[in-house]
Amino acid sequence: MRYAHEVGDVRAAEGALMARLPEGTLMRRAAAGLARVCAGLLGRVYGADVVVLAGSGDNGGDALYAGARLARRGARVRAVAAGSRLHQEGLADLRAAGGRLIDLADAGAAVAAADLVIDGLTGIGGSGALREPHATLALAASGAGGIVVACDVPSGVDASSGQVEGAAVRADVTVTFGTLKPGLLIDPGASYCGVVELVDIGLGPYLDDPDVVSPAAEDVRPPVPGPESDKYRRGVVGILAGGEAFTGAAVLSVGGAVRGGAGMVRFASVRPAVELVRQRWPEAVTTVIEPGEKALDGIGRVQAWVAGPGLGTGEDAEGLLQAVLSTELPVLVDADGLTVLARRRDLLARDAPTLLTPHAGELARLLDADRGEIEARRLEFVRRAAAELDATVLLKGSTTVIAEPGRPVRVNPTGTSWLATAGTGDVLSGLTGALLAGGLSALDAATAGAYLHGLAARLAAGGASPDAGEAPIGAFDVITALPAAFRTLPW
Ligand SMILES: NC(=O)C1=CN([C@@H]2O[C@H](COP(=O)(O)OP(=O)(O)OC[C@H]3O[C@@H](n4cnc5c(N)ncnc54)[C@H](O)[C@@H]3O)[C@@H](O)[C@H]2O)[C@@H](O)CC1
Ligand SMILES: Nc1ncnc2c1ncn2[C@@H]1O[C@H](COP(=O)(O)OP(=O)(O)O)[C@@H](O)[C@H]1O
Ligand SMILES: [K+]
Repeated sequence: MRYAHEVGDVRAAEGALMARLPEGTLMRRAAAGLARVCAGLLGRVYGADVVVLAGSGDNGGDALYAGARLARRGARVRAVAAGSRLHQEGLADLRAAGGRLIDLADAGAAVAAADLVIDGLTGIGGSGALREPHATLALAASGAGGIVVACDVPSGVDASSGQVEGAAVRADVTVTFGTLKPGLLIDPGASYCGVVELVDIGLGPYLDDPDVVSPAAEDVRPPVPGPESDKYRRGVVGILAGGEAFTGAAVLSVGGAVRGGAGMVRFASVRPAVELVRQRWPEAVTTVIEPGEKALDGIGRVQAWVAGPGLGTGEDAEGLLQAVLSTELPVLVDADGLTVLARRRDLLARDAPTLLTPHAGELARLLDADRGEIEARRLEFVRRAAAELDATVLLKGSTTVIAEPGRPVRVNPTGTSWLATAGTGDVLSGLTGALLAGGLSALDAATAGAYLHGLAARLAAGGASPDAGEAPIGAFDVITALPAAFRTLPW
């Protein structure tokens, strides 16, 4: 598990630690770590051309001290001051090491020619869109030919949320101090970071519980069948999906569940969807729902339900969704089911676990919010959704985030933008439903489902050989790659 803390927590921990250390110790530790990473990236420091972009805060101080360290190892280091003030001790150290300050007017040419640019414009103290001259410098750094290393956070990225309101530095590497910040893990901010390197400055014992966590393979624990297992004990997942109009969603959701480790998949829908599912997934046990039917009698026992993909949003769909949500079983609601919930939030008043898996558009309808704002501030909105809807919420998209009231938000580390294709969400619903039926909590099923789904997509897009390039994929390719994704887990 990787941990991230918001700015307030970082500052509190820093305050507590600084009170016990001689002044300047933390900044020296940060600068030493930053310089070490820069030296590693350069390979040969002696003679390298380094430009430091320094803002007026401590982020600029870190960058200037790091520049001084590189200058002492023979690099040609030039610094550009953004704004009227500079960290005076940092600047003095750089000058003492042979580095120098250049005019803002010369910054563009210097950045373009540099082997390495250190972005020390703003760190955790940055707020709102970058002002000038920071914004122009950030754009220059983003277009630089050399390596761009962001100090703590790429300037222009909000450290706590990942929001980017204007220009921001596109870094190859971000060297962050003490703990990760949520904005380094969540898009759009995450996409500006490049590789994130964490430098230990001794903050650990002073940090509270994390605000955000990102699971690793060993944190993903799907249920494993044992000698005593049979299909019922492994978990039966019920899938209510597909309608007269959309039958493909049902096939994809059932496929996700079959390959997700369900002991049995019970599929219920109108006749055309049932016929299609039977052809593609003979493993599934199917039940035809006649038009107008609103009860789920005679389907047999299940341990969890998936409801919604391709279901439609009319009266029949609403009645069936109500039937599922009135059980005392865990229920995952996706797609059309979420559209129905947007007008029937009362259906969420239940005691059993509910897992909602919206994309930003569906969440916008559920919260009566703006889709663009949700995509810009995923962390805030997924938390709000979990609190307001009193459910576990998995928000899909470029970064998938999962929230449950009172728990740190989980950020999925796998995935690829090749997933942005119709039907992949249906696969996720079935896969995650199988994990729920297998006994995982809603939070753990969502975590494992998103992880395996994103990994399967990467494997499908990347092909068998690590040297092969990527290719577009369809939703079925994700299903096909699920066994390979499971095999990567250290079970
Ligand atoms: N808090 C910690 O635990 C530690 C912090 N350190 C460094 O200190 C940094 C935080 O330093 P500060 O609190 O001085 O804050 P920053 O240096 O991140 O930013 C503050 C400065 O940026 C300017 N600024 C803010 N938003 C701006 C915008 N949108 N456009 C243009 N200028 C803007 C402010 O006017 C101020 O001058 C960290 O990111 C890190 O690099 C490290 O030295 C070590 C430990
Ligand atoms: N830009 C992106 N980068 C990575 N993953 C994405 C991106 N856009 C969408 N996804 C993923 O693709 C899937 C799409 O699901 P969804 O929007 O429900 O599509 P559908 O309803 O067509 O199945 C989700 O798992 C989502 O997280
Ligand atoms: K920075």
